[in-house]
Amino acid sequence: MSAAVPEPVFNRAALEQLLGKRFFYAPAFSLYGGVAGLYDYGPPGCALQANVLDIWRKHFVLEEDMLEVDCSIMTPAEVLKTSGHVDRFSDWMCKDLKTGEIFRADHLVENVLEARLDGDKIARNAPVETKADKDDKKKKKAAKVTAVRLDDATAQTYKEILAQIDNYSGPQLGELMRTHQIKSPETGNDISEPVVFNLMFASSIGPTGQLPGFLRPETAQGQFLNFKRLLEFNNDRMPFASAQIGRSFRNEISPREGLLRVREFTMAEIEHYVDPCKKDHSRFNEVASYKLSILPAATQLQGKTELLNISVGEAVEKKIIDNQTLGYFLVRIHMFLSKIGINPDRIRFRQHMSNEMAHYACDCWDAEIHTSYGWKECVGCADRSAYDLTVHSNKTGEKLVVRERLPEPLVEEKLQPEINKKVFGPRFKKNAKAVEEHLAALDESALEELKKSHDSTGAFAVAVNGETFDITKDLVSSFEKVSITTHIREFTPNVIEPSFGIGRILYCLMEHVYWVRPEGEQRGVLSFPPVVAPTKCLLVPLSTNEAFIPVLNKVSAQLRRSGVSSKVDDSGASIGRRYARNDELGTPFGITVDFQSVQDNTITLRERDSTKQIREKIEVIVELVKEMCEGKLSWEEVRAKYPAFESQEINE
Ligand SMILES: Nc1ncnc2c1ncn2[C@@H]1O[C@H](COP(=O)(O)OP(=O)(O)OP(=O)(O)O)[C@@H](O)[C@H]1O
Repeated sequence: MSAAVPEPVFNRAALEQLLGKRFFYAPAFSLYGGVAGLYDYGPPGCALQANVLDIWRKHFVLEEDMLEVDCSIMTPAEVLKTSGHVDRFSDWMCKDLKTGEIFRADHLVENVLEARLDGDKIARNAPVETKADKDDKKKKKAAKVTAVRLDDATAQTYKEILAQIDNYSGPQLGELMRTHQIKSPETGNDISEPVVFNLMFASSIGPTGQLPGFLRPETAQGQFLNFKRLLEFNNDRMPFASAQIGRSFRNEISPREGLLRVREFTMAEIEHYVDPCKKDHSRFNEVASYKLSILPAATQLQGKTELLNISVGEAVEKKIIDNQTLGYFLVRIHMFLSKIGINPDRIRFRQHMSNEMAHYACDCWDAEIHTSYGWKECVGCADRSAYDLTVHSNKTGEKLVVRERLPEPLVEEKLQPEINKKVFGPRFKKNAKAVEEHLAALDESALEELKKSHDSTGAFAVAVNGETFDITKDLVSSFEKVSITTHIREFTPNVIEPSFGIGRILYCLMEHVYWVRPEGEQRGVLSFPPVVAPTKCLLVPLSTNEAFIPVLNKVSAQLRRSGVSSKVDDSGASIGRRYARNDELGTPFGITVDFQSVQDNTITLRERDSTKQIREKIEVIVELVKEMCEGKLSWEEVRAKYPAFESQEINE
């Protein structure tokens, strides 16, 4: 039996150093001291993002025939007032009462309780679960891990609070702080009551400053406001989806954890419009047997975090996941994340608890990815019901509905108030039309109520635009049952919204593909799948000998023609060192040009993870690299077909 190999401890500091050194990303404005939560991407970061977005477009927009839009970022305040963001897009903030240091209230409670549980484990000599968290000096500083033993009941209470930390309101968080003596971690000072803090960046549009606006906090609103045009563009066919990739802005209370919580970030969002009575999905059978690890709200409310591994078909059947469309998208999200290189075993779907749900959502599942910071939400998948279209329609008076011809006309018996127009108009003057429309829009049960009052007292009252109108028998003489035939069904669609934070996904990906080659100088490697790797191929001449230049140019040109990005490294460094540099950039393939290449038109191809090589004609190698970069062929398949070639000179 072989001895168990200890799992290498993930070294976040080393990864961050690598990402900074190779300029994947860096703090923005650092020459001026930098601003928390703002980052710039360098060349490999940009290329990686572009490749991930390209896959996103193919996986969602192309595969599902979505309608892509690119809407304005600057948004008039009125729009975001209507959508509810001005009043409710906020987090709870509290302050150290002496130093004025600011905390996000839920994060403070979470960090302090987690640190106490870690301290308890240390005191009991039990292993602390997340090694990386222990290594996180910032967190230690923020929440002081000290080895203090807790009694069992307290430890259990803390675990239960943490399992539903996202479910507390501000006053509840304040209560938790008092009950559990939560102080400012650095100073031990008292903390203020949590107050609400709106996360949007306010601005004003135009030189007068009279039109207030905000930088959008999500890309969704632009899509909703174009609903009518999009439906028409889609020839009035339902269901359909719009999609948008673009920047969003949130003035986060305390941005931390690098790219995971920033103040400006790229989102990729889908708004899938469905008939509220038909939330089935035509392609659900393709994914029904696909298994997901899920954490339902009910489990969290019991203070537990055990995952349920279940096929999406069964989860929908048991109503754990509300409907087929939501289930379908959860699977598609899982497939996308796996395709770009996220470890599928480190993805879970967590259902929101009722308090946690955004103001517009009626069911929501987050795709969370496991990182050294713990589980992090990277994709939110919410059922926004008819919320957004309804509020924008009410505000603007524009109908944002689908009109569907019924297969059979619908004949219904309906109550109808008999209005005496001759009296109605002169009595209510400018309000007459609004009152009449109000009566016409009432449903059957509301009309029944009015009829009861009319029958017994001879009058009834209605409230329209904040004013009450008494309607007496001279205005409405009676309520009669009439038969109404409808040919058209009109409804406001519901919206299922998968919403991706691209920066968070990129960071998780970089953690998942990072490892250190145990041999030699223990260099870092980023094992990006070829499809997403920033650069696909490194070209290295054996030396600076001029004889290699024509072959190099030929290979470069052929790779370019095949759409494969490549880079020549003709520095004087050893081949091994040049490859190591590119391992850090995640370049999956390396081509070496040597003296034999000059003679027989063959080159060697080295694969990054195995460091194994094959030798073949230039044309063959270029075609193989192209196919591997397109995800059509794997290195294992290539290796099975071509014998390995190990040259003395280019061994690393
Ligand atoms: N401050 C941020 N920095 C980076 N990405 C973010 C940030 N806020 C949200 N996102 C990304 O946008 C996606 C959709 O946004 P959503 O409004 O659902 O996030 P959220 O629930 O507000 O996130 P959180 O609870 O972490 O603040 C998230 O899944 C995440 O990937």
